Amino acid sequence: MDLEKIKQGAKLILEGIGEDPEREGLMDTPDRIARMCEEIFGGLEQDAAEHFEKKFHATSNNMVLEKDITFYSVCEHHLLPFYGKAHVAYIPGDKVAGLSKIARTVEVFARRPQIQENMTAQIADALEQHLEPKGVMVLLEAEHMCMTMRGVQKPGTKTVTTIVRGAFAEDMMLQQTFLQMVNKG
Ligand SMILES: Nc1nc2c(ncn2[C@@H]2O[C@H](COP(=O)(O)OP(=O)(O)OP(=O)(O)O)[C@@H](O)[C@H]2O)c(=O)[nH]1
Ligand SMILES: [Zn+2]
Repeated sequence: MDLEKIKQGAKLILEGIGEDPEREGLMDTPDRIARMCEEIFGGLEQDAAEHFEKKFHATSNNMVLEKDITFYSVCEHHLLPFYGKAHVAYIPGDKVAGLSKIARTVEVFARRPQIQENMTAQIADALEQHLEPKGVMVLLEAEHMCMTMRGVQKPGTKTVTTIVRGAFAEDMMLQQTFLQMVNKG
């Protein structure tokens, strides 16, 4: 990441809004913003593959569900946060991943400029590619700050996105079970 460029950009925005970037309270802000970008856009420098190097042999083919994974992302249209919960399920093939790796995969795709639909699909793609499961289902529910603190100004509105792949696409009962397990059915 080019931290110098981020600092210059942050300073320009402050000047653009008519602020004095040299005043005491703002003096260190471009530097803070650069360090913050390293954190909130850190997923750009990660590949989900690195979280699937270690896998375990599956002893059952029952659904594995990680639910209520809190995530914070940034909408690519306004660079304002959207945040909420991810629920990720898969039906194992031969292998299962360490449980934390599902949440780490969510982080890889949350920590970049995003739209919620693409983030949902990218999580499903990564699981399909690296775990070769029999099926994957991902549901994200999030509140978008660009719809609350500006624009249409509708606080409390939740955007829900889903992706179903493999067995979940073929079997409505499986989808229903997933939805019941995440209390959406
Ligand atoms: N599909 C989708 N849209 C998003 C997401 N995050 C923000 N948006 C929307 O992106 C759209 C951008 O619309 P534009 O008309 O180009 O921008 P705008 O004039 O700032 O839009 P308003 O928010 O309606 O004021 C808005 O409708 C946002 O609500 C997302 O994750 N997925
Ligand atoms: Zn937005």
